[in-house]
Amino acid sequence: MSELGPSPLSTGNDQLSVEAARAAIAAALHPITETETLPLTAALGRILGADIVSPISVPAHDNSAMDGYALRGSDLRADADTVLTVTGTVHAGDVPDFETATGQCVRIMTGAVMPAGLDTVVPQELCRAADGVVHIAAGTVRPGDNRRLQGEDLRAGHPALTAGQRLRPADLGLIASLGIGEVTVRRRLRVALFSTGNELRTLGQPLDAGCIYDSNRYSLMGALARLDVEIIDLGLVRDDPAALAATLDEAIARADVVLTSGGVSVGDADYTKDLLASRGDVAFWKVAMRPGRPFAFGPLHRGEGRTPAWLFALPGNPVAALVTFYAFARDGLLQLAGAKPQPLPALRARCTTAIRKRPGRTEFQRGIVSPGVDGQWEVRLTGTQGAGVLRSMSEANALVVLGHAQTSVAAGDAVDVWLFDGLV
Ligand SMILES: Nc1nc2c(c(=O)[nH]1)N[C@H]1C(S)=C(S)[C@@H](COP(=O)(O)OP(=O)(O)OC[C@H]3O[C@@H](n4cnc5c(N)ncnc54)[C@H](O)[C@@H]3O)O[C@H]1N2
Ligand code: MOO
Ligand SMILES: [Mg+2]
Repeated sequence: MSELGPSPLSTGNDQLSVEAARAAIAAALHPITETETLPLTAALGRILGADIVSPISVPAHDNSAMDGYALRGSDLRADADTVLTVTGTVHAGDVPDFETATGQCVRIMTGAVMPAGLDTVVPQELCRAADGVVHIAAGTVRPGDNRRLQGEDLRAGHPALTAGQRLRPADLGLIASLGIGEVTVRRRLRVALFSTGNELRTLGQPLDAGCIYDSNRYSLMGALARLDVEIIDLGLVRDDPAALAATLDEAIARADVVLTSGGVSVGDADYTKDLLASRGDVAFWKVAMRPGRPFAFGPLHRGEGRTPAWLFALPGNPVAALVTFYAFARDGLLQLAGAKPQPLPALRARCTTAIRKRPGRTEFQRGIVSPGVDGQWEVRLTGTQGAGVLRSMSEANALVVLGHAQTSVAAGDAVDVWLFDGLV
């Protein structure tokens, strides 16, 4: 512990459950509040910064859902053909200004405004029309059929979308349907990212003896890109206090979040701990999970009046780095960005493999989810599950999540899985 004393997030030496770690992170974070205004065409994937209240009703008027004939529901006969005289035509975009009497109907196109007094549309292929007269067999339509009511999609003054929603294609269409061309979105969260370790080499460098290529920065940049944050790539930092301090200070100055991998375990992390302790209230946790046991989190201060930058220091092992990103950092970043929770889609699947497991920690195994022969979801593990075996993660489309209290799983048992993409 540094002279600054224990972090308020510190839990001593006890192992922390995954749930407790997630709860501590969620309780500490406050969303950024800055917003910007964007044209709708630039807003896909951004997080809505304010509710959108509909200025108009959608549809703006009662209209026909079919090409056919508009009529009065009360003219329909239950016992015999209904015979009506055609007295006019309405196309989409027309404003019908004529009256229709009982016994009359009008030719109408899909999307055209319903003439006053008419409330039902018979599709043209369900009736017989000749010489200005339409015959409709009994039971073909009921009063009110094939008519879209004013405001049935949205009523003027009602909320169309609420703040925190990540804008998807349908949302852009919905906003456009209200005549709104600009939206207020949260500014993008800025995330500074670097890898630590003397053994790491960057792409394009020769692989010296004893060295490995830095892969975490690339998997994490991919995971960050999915969250639509601004990535500040600070590259590689050697295990050297001065270099680490310089990069950390640049990250703190420029970003809302500092995301690192490596150097959080017991090995040579002491100077890291001192460095971080002098800049904030970072807690080093031992989370009861596999992989991903060592993990550090907390605020890094930026001086009076400024919100802190938040450190998520992930373990260096490549699978552990990604698993802890999904288990802790992803939700934390979404919360900071002002987004509504977007948990990875979860489902129960039958595990084809037996898994040995003791209670007291959460395990994340890598698996492939697919439909079984009986149509139920099935998951099989992707081979060697070591914390450094990135291929098992690359082949997987899901994490098998074996909860804290779970004991061994027999082949055929149902297990929880988190899907990486929401697409199997
Ligand atoms: N005596 C103990 N040793 C270890 C413990 C422990 O509790 N007691 N925990 C183990 C666990 S679990 C993990 S995970 C690692 C985490 O260590 P660090 O976060 O300090 O990470 P490093 O030691 O720097 O690296 C671990 C491993 O990952 C490789 N690595 C690191 N960064 C990258 C990168 N950007 N790209 C690819 N690979 C990377 C690194 O070379 C090491 O092999 O500690 C265990 N030890
Ligand atoms: O649990 Mo560590 O995080 O093995 O890789
Ligand atoms: Mg290291």
